Parts: sequence; structure tokens; C-alpha cells
Amino acid sequence: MTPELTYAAGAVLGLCAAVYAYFRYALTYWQRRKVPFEPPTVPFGNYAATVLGKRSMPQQAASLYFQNSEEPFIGTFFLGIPLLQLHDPDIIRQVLTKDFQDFNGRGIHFDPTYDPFSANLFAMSGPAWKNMRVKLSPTFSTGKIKYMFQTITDCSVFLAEHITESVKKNGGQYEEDMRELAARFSTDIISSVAFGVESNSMKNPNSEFRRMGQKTFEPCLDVSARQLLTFLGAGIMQFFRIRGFPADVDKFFTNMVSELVAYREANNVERADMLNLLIKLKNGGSVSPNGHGPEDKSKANGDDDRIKLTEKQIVGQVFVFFLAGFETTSTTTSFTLYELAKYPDIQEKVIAEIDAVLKKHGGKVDYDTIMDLPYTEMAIQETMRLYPPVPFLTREAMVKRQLPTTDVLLDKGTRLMIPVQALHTDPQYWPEPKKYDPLRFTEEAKKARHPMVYLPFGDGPRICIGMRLGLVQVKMALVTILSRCTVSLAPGMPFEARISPRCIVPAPIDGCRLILTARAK
Ligand code: HEM
Repeated sequence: MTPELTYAAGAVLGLCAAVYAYFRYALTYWQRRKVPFEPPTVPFGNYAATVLGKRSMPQQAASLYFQNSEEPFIGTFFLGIPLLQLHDPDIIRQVLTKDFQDFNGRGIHFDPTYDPFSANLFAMSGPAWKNMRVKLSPTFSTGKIKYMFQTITDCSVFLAEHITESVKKNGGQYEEDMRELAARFSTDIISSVAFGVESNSMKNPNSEFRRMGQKTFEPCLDVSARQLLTFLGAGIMQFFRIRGFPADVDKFFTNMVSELVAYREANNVERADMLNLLIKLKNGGSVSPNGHGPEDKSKANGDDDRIKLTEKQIVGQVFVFFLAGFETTSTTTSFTLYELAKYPDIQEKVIAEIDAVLKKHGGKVDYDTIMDLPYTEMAIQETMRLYPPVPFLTREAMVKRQLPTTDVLLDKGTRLMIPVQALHTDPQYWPEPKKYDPLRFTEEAKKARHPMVYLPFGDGPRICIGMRLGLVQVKMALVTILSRCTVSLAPGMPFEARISPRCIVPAPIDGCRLILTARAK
């Protein structure tokens, strides 16, 4: 071996030893703080199974939870990064609500200096988040959802036509992957209500919008790695200047929004969509919470309420609406249909309720019809218990302080994680947790349970801003489909869904293939 090679080999060995020593020390973080912890390994911490693609991040968090369910919290690591996993519902309540001020960040990737998309409501923290949340909240009020309802109805016409034509063409019965169909339907809705653009995904499964949606959620290595790092490895993203989304997705949305903004401003176009409201905010106004109406200048509170949105900020917000709004609702729709296909007695009750409500409202599907479906809503809630579209929540300690109700001192910047999927299936809160039973969500049953063991939309001031819109979308899809067809499992579909170990949002490995049979009229 030449002296140069010997030198290089020594340097590499030295570097490896230094990295190993760093990890060994970093991984004693919780031990040094006397926090109960699950023993980590170098270099993946407690998430080796996730990094190696064997168990998704929420599946691994659930596994850590059930190994330590008697502990109110445990110290874990993603790579060398400490992550405090909370189990006790009282501590979770304090963090999400009462002590929110000190835990208002998500601790996820946020760096607009090289990744402007990261400057979105989901990722922001502190006063900037609060200011943006105040500005955007009226966009999701009941009045605004009623205002957008016609757009949602228009999209459901395409879904209805697709189903009616397909059953007719196939002699009254046919097979469809409802996961894909629900994704196309929710892509149409969200692109209309967010951008005022007809994505045409119902008619054209290869539409640009649908392709972009697939690109952001497909279970490939690139997407999985970006998602994992976005949530758990913000520092690594920043260090290597990795963007949250592939460059072509970024470019597609940025170009589209700037063209739309320029066109609407030049032609004074007003549309019933979120972009319209964001353009108003860009031009210095606030928006009234109830309906389209004129800008509500009386709401100005004198300080930051009058700060204008920039075009980049608009892009970040509409993109996060698209992202947060389409996969969550389509996942919920398709898993609800899957469970109803498995349990015909529950399906019958949902259909009977839909029929009765349609009769009561003269066959019209308007906002009031959709809000008059309590049993269907309970079925949806039960679906989100078993398959929470956002299966964990994160928060960040914004100051050095105690973990609520304990004497554990948290450093500023400590990441906290709430394993929603695990809480939703813990037998101490949910007897027979695997059983699909909408009656878990009667008013009495809900009152009897700790509210923090069911968190499909999160809780506290950062609760999902699109919750009402999301539920309207899911109910609209169910009404449109089940008023026309019944559903049953297609041959070969497993009775217990196998969930992909590569995705953060629960994705069934076998898809959601169902048989749709035209209902006798
Ligand atoms: C079934 C449908 C949906 C589910 C299950 C869902 C779930 C969630 C969850 C769990 C959070 C985090 C809450 C927390 O940290 O406490 C969240 C945040 C958020 N969601 Fe949703 N979501 C849904 C639909 C939507 C829709 C339709 C939109 C918009 C079009 C939307 C936009 C957002 C945004 C912008 C945030 C960030 C809020 C903030 O940080 O202030 N979501 N969602």
C-alpha cells in the first residue's frame, strides 16, 4: 500500500470512529436526562425498521408505544435526533391545548431561503404561524364552505356519471379500485376549491394534477425519504439543502399559481375558491368569514392583521391545501367504503340514512343534506380511528421548560411526538380495537372517553384548519356512490388491509378493489 493510500484509509477509519463516537454519545441523551427510553442502535436510533423499509414510521411508533404503554412518555431517537414520544393523554392535552404557547411549533422542515414551499401554514411556527392562521381561518368557515359547495357538487356530477356509465356498460356490476377513484374525485375537488382549476381527473386519470398528486405520495424511495426527513430530520434537510418535494412538483405549482394570479388580477376575475381569498389577502385585505362578500376591513386589529401576503406565500398555502386536502380525504373515503364492503349490515344502515335524508331534502344534495348524516359521520369517524390519515402529530418545545405534569426539563427545540395510530388502537381505551364499530362515536360513548385518545384532526389551536371541508368531501363521495350502488370486496381482496411499510399516510398494499353493484330503484 502506498503512503497516500495508507493515509486515506487511516482518515476514513478515523472519520468512521468519530461518527460512531458521536452517535454513541448522542444516543445517551435521554439516559442523561433520566427519561425512560427504548434502547437505540447506531446509526438509525429506534427507527432502523423504518429506514430499511420494513415498518412505516407510524407502525414503528406504535410498536414502541405497545412495548412501553405503561410509561407516560418515552425517549426515542430518529437517527441521532432525540424524539420524545408522549403516551399519557393528560400530558398530551397540556401540550396541545393548555401549554400550547410553549409548544406551538411542529419541529418539521421549514426553510424558505432555499425551499419556498416550506413556508406553509403546516410547517410554520411562532408569531408567523399565528398571523397566517388568523388570516387563513376565515377561508375555512362554514360560510365559505357553503360558498364553495356548488363547486363540490359540480365535481360530484362527474363521479356520478362515471359510476352510472360503468355499471351500465358492465351489466349492473363492475370492479373498481376505489382508492384511485377517490383520489381522482378529491383531486378534482381540491384543485377546484383551492385554485379554481378543473383538473379533470375523473375523466382523465392521467391529468397533470393527478400526476402531481401521485408524485407527492407514491411509495417510492425518493418520496418516502423526503417525507421521513421532513417530519423527523429537519436539520438534515437544511444541512444538505434537500427540498420537501421533487423539483417538477415545485415548478408545476409555482408556475400555475403565478399565471393564475396574473390572469385574475389583469382581468378582475372573481371565483368561488381559496385562491380568490388569498389574492384578497395579498392585496392588503382580510376576508369575511361568512360568504363571499366584500373584504371585512373592520376585522383589522391594528397590528399584524393588515400585513399583506406575498405571491410566494400564496403558493405555499395553496400547495399545502392541495397536499393536506386530497390524500387525507381520499384515504378516508376509500377505507370507509372498504369497511362498509366488509360489513354489509353497517353498509345497509348508512344507505338507509342516505336514502332517508335525500327523501327529506327532496332528492337535493346541498350543504344541509350533507350535514344531516349522523350515522354516516360516525362510520367515517370509526374509519379515521382505524386508519388515521395523519397517524402521528409533532410539536416542538419553543422554550426551555418542564414537560407538563412532570419534572423532566426539556431543552428548547426538543421534538415531541404523539403516536395517534397507537392511541387509536390501544385496548385500554378501545375494547376489541380491531373491530369496526361506528357506535363507538355516539355522544355518550365520546363523553365517556378521554378526548385525547382520538385525534384524527389533532387538537388545540393547531387543529386541522380544513376539518369541516374534509368531512364534507368524504360525505359527498359516499352519498354520490352509495345512493347508486352497493359495495362488496372484489375477489382476492384481503379482509384485513395490509398497510404499506413505506408510506406515512396509511396506504393499502392491495389497493381498495371493490365490486360496485347498481342498486334496485
Ligand atoms: C379527512 C380529512 C383530513 C384529515 C384527517 C386531516 C388531518 C389533519 C391533522 C391531523 C392535522 C394536524 C393537526 C395538529 O397538529 O393538531 C392537519 C393540519 C392541517 N390540515 Fe388537515 N386534514 C384533513 C383535511 C384537510 C383539508 C381538506 C385541508 C385543506 C384544504 C387541510 C389543511 C390542513 C392544514 C393547512 C393544516 C395545518 C394547520 C396548522 O398547522 O395550523 N386538511 N390536518
